[in-house]
Amino acid sequence: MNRRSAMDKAAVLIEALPWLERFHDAIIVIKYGGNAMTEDHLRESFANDIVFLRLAGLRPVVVHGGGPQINAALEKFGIESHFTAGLRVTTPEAMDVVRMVLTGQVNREVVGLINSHGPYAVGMSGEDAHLFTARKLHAIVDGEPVDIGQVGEIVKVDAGAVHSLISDGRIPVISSVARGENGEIFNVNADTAAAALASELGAAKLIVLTDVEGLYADWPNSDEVIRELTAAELEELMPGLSSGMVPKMGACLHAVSNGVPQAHVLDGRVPHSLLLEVFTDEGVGTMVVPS
Ligand SMILES: Nc1ncnc2c1ncn2[C@@H]1O[C@H](COP(=O)(O)OP(=O)(O)O)[C@@H](O)[C@H]1O
Ligand SMILES: CC(=O)N[C@@H](CCC(=O)OP(=O)(O)O)C(=O)O
Repeated sequence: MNRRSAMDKAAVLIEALPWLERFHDAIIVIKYGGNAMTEDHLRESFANDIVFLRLAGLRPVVVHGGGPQINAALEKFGIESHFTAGLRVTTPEAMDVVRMVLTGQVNREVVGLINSHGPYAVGMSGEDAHLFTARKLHAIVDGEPVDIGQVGEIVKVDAGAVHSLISDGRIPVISSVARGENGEIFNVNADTAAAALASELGAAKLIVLTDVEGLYADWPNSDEVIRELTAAELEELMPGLSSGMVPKMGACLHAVSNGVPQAHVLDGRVPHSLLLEVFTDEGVGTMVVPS
């Protein structure tokens, strides 16, 4: 290695020092979106990053989605599916598939990816140990409530089992299926679930990995990314947002309004965007902070 490239490498490492100090022991909730897990090399770099965070002394908790994977399974079973305000209209037969794919397939895959590095990840469903209790959610369209089936909003988080896993040095990997007070099963958007958990755990950050660079100011007309905004600024933008960005930015708003100091939307298609966000001075994507 020549002297110049050695200095460059050392500079990258040393830039991480203040962030390693600041986030030592901090809980970071990472929402891993289904769109960010479609390619093998990205899945591997995600697993590397999560294990890196853990070995660097942080305490990562993963909440995963699986929208595209659910779409593929529903199609295979010949079940129609559509979204209203970014949420899947969930019939009882679609709910069976959602649960099977999220908890039985995607959760297992994410756990397996991380555990290729060692016995870190333990999979859980939001149903386990009363982690998420939900109630029926109506989507709001043009100011009016619309019935979207078995979609839930989280009303209670019991993070006891998650705390136990973290204390044991494990990395909890959680699917966003929840139970109702009377044992019903609900499909909860994974961004929403991650935000509720981040608030309950007192996380230092919520990081949402998706398939865009961040929140575009004027989507789909321009790709100018909003780098930073306050909760109040985001609240003003919320009514103009569409599709998947509605629950995603709503989740960031919920997190920073409930004790999480920073929420980030990052491009999961960029390898190691997670490490760049946590350990570099500039950060990447869109950051939401309290007002
Ligand atoms: N203002 C916006 N900025 C960025 N993306 C937007 C915006 N409005 C809508 N979108 C759409 O939201 C999508 C991300 O949401 P979603 O598909 O639910 O992702 P994930 O599976 O990661 O949760 C983007 O791929 C983009 O098509
Ligand atoms: C109610 C609702 O929409 N639930 C989502 C749950 C999975 C999810 O959120 O996956 P992504 O993060 O990959 O979008 C769904 O059924 O697709």
